[in-house]
Amino acid sequence: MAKEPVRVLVTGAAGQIGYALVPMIARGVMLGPDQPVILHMLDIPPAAEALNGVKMELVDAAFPLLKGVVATTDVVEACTGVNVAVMVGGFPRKEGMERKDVMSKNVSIYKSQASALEKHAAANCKVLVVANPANTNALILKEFAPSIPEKNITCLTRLDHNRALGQISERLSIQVSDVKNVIIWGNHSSSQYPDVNHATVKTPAGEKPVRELVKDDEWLNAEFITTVQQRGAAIIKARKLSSALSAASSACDHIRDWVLGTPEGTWVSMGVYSDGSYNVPAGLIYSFPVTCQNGEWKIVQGLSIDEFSRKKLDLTADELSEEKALAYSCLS
Ligand SMILES: NC(=O)c1ccc[n+]([C@@H]2O[C@H](COP(=O)([O-])OP(=O)(O)OC[C@H]3O[C@@H](n4cnc5c(N)ncnc54)[C@H](O)[C@@H]3O)[C@@H](O)[C@H]2O)c1
Ligand SMILES: O=C(O)C[C@H](O)C(=O)O
Repeated sequence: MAKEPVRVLVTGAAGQIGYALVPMIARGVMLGPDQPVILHMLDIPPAAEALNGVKMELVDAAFPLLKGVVATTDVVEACTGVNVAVMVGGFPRKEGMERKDVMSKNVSIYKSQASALEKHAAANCKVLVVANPANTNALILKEFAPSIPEKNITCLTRLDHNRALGQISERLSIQVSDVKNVIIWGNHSSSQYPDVNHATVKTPAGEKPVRELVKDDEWLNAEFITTVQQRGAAIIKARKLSSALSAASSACDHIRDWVLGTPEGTWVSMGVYSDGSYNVPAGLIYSFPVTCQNGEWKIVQGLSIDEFSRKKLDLTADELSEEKALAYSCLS
């Protein structure tokens, strides 16, 4: 029997990530090739005409899995009955800005959209915040939607995770699909810590540690880390626009693994509500290594953290605590 359609909300759907993301969802990249979807697309009134143009293109593309499209500037209509909410709406960073520079505009959006989701989304709706500052927007959404379980509110650091996989595969001239278990700790910002201490590569002789194959700790402890931390800025410099296709693709990876599960022996990075694991202060949305099963994520426990890593985990946690305070000051 055919599956019931899943309703997927994309906010900021007339923007550049939205334009890359909605066809991926309609093709089954996010929820699987046999899962029908109904897209709910929200944008603000100045973008209404462009949003309607995106709707026209979705109709024209005749996606077999796409069972309906709601294109609206009304947040209640957009949120009603949605099972998955991908929150992309907001103001992107421009060249020379840090992500926290876009804080005040974006956190107030997330405060008001929190209530709409809480009141109108389907029970157990899974929320992914993409718009920056992603961790802090997600935290504000969580705090202003107290009836949504905290396990249902996440932010995107899968793009950083995928960037780390990409850098290792380029360095070793191997397939990116043969690298796994990198970790992005902390904030989706330049303070994030891309950690390869537990990452492995599939080789004809079995799985080998990334460190053993790269044989260059100096590169792994310095240039590799800054390249991943600064990749968003490098894309902005090159394109004069922030990353879009890679962000959209990573958002699909994030939701797909959350809903359908991570492969055995593999973890991914997700920004989730900290429970104090790895001595990260509770009450922050912080990126951890997670595995997913039956639609639930779980922080991978028991990984060894050396002194070098400890400092980096703490530094990015400190930045998130500062952002949290700044967000509240913007809202007051
Ligand atoms: N977490 C990540 O990995 C990651 C990666 C790339 C970009 N981003 C962030 O994603 C966001 C979107 O980037 P983009 O390049 O698509 O930007 P964009 O400006 O092209 O699109 C944003 C869209 O959001 C809309 N919007 C603004 N306020 C809104 C509101 N209140 N409700 C609904 N829609 C609203 C705008 O009209 C616009 O169409 C930015 O904040 C960007 O920094 C995050
Ligand atoms: O860097 C940005 O502001 C855009 C985005 O968060 C990215 O990482 O590409």
